[in-house]
Amino acid sequence: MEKKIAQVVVVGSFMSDVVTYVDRLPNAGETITGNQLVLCCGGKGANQCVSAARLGARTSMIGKLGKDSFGDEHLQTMTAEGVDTTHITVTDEALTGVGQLTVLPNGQNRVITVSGANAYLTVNDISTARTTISTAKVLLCEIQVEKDTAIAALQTANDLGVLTILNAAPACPNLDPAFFMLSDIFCVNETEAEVTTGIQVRSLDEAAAAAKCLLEKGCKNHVLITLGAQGALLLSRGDAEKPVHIKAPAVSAIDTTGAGDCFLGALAFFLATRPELVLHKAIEYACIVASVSVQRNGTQPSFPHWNELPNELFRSD
Ligand SMILES: Nc1ncnc2c1ncn2[C@@H]1O[C@H](COP(=O)(O)OP(=O)(O)OP(=O)(O)O)[C@@H](O)[C@H]1O
Repeated sequence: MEKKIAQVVVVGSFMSDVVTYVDRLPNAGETITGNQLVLCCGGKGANQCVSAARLGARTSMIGKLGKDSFGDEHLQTMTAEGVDTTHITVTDEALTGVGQLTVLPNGQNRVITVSGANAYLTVNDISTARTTISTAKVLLCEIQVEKDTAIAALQTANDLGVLTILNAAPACPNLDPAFFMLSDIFCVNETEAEVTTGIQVRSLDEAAAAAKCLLEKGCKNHVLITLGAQGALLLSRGDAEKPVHIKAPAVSAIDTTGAGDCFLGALAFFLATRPELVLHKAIEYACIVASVSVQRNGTQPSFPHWNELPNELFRSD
């Protein structure tokens, strides 16, 4: 099978996850000894980019790193994944973004994130990458970077006629209306849908109600709500009464961390490389890719490569 070539541009975050496994949390002023330390590359943008790249997309990342060993590691990882790193730049102003996780034996965790260098990705960085964006089929963006930067990225893609996917995550209650208007596909998970709309999302009917609310808030074309093991729900403008439920393959999940990022990178890949696919088919294929990731441990390490997936996902009839 020939590796597919496409162009997906991802605008988003780099985070280095520092994960400490402990028996219990320390009290104020107390020092305890942890059991294990794990360091890994993450960040929604970086994860989504790796997901698309592993499927064979010619992928370019626009992001900001600090001048530190975490930043070096991200750059090496992106290069090893075949991602175009031209628009990954480095700032003196802050260290690479970090997610500090403390995990208890029952799996419960406490997380502190520091945006760090991600906050220094500017509108100017988007202007510099305009030519690269102009060659892309899909621009994928999330909001772990500054609001103005994300809006500039979406606006640039709109001006250039590039399809936009916004992953409106992390959850944000008062989203700038520009995010709705500039995204061709507005994608959130159940929690983010709840926070963005104020509608509880515990069932397909509630997801459909939240999707309808998002269309009413001004979403340009499509609202997509991912539903974990249940797959995803799509509601498209002009078809507002008919939500489409796309089921996820039934699998034995062992670690769902990063499933959403794997799904989004895959969706960008299919939309960029298989223009003949109708949207709900591209979503079905992205669900298949994400279902592979949940059967493996870790975030980026769990994302499948194109040659680990069924041939039909890559065939262009
Ligand atoms: N248990 C599961 N079995 C099969 N597929 C799954 C499972 N969990 C997630 N998926 C797939 O991954 C997609 C994204 O999952 P989910 O809705 O949990 O995203 P998320 O909450 O953003 O994920 P995370 O925050 O853990 O990265 C789903 O639409 C589905 O296709």
